[in-house]
Amino acid sequence: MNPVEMQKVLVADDDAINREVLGELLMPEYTVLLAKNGAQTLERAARHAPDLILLDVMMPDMDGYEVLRRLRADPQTAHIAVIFISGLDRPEDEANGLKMGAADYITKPFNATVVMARVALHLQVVRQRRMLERLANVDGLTELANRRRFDEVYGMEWQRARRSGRPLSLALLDIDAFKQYNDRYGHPAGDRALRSVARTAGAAMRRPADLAARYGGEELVLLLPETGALDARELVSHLRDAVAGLAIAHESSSVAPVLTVSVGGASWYPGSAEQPAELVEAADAELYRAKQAGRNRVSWREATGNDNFPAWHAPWSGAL
Ligand SMILES: Nc1nc2c(ncn2[C@@H]2O[C@H](COP(=O)(O)OP(=O)(O)OP(=O)(O)O)[C@@H](O)[C@H]2O)c(=O)[nH]1
Repeated sequence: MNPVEMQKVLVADDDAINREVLGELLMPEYTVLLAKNGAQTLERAARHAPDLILLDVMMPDMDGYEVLRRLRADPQTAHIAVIFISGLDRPEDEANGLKMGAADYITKPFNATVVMARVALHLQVVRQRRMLERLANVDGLTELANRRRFDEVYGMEWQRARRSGRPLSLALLDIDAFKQYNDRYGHPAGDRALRSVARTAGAAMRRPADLAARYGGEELVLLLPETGALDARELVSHLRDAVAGLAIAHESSSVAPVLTVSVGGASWYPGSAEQPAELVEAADAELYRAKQAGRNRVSWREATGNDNFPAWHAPWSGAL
């Protein structure tokens, strides 16, 4: 397996010999990280996001139970699978470890084959969980986030903008004359074109929190947290350019000889709208305006500081 695809296992044990034995055992199949105490375990878990932690229960500075509790309390590390490795071999110790949320409990002295088998089993569970999460959040055709994921992220970003007082921009992007494209080139070619547009939209996202998602049909939505109207409009205008630059021939379009998109966007400042739906409605109204004005253009609406919604600035429309 390619090393970049290897799953990561963090071995946390205060005993150097145990670390070495476990490390060597796992090394051929996994990327192995080592930690010699509780503080190091927490730091490496947060920094490297391992898939699994083999966690010694008895460590002098912070025992394994406390490490697990702190891992679970931090959203960044809360989902990492943990297997306790412990010299405490009474059934109640094992039951206690599992009750705390460990995936498994292995007693010392451990048997190498059993350790490997259990590690493999739990890493398979981790892979399956990731696949399910992906299926639930990703649109199969475009491989962008799906509508469900967008709704979830939008709700969170709306709240975050409300708390932080930072602006939030949202744009709806719709392929022009796509019905004619399907009619002229066939539905499979339409799917390929939609995937190319989606890939271009995904690549245009610059910050980790920016999100491009499939809103429905041939419509995409772009969510740009902490981005004001000026920057959002510029990003989206470049994206419109980039789609035209794909030079996907569209002989049946009255807009251009190539596939183009229209985009409607709106920027929200805390206090300018009451409900998340209002921003989507404003972007949708701008998309309609861009279509009416001839397509292949961006139309934007900007709400001012503390105005009562819907006191938007005069719309800007342009086919840059
Ligand atoms: N190939 C393909 N076509 C799709 C998909 N989703 C929606 N469509 C098509 O997109 C077309 C959208 O058509 P309309 O809403 O009439 O708009 P349009 O032809 O793009 O025209 P304007 O938006 O007004 O420029 C329909 O023909 C849908 O069948 C998809 O996943 N794949």
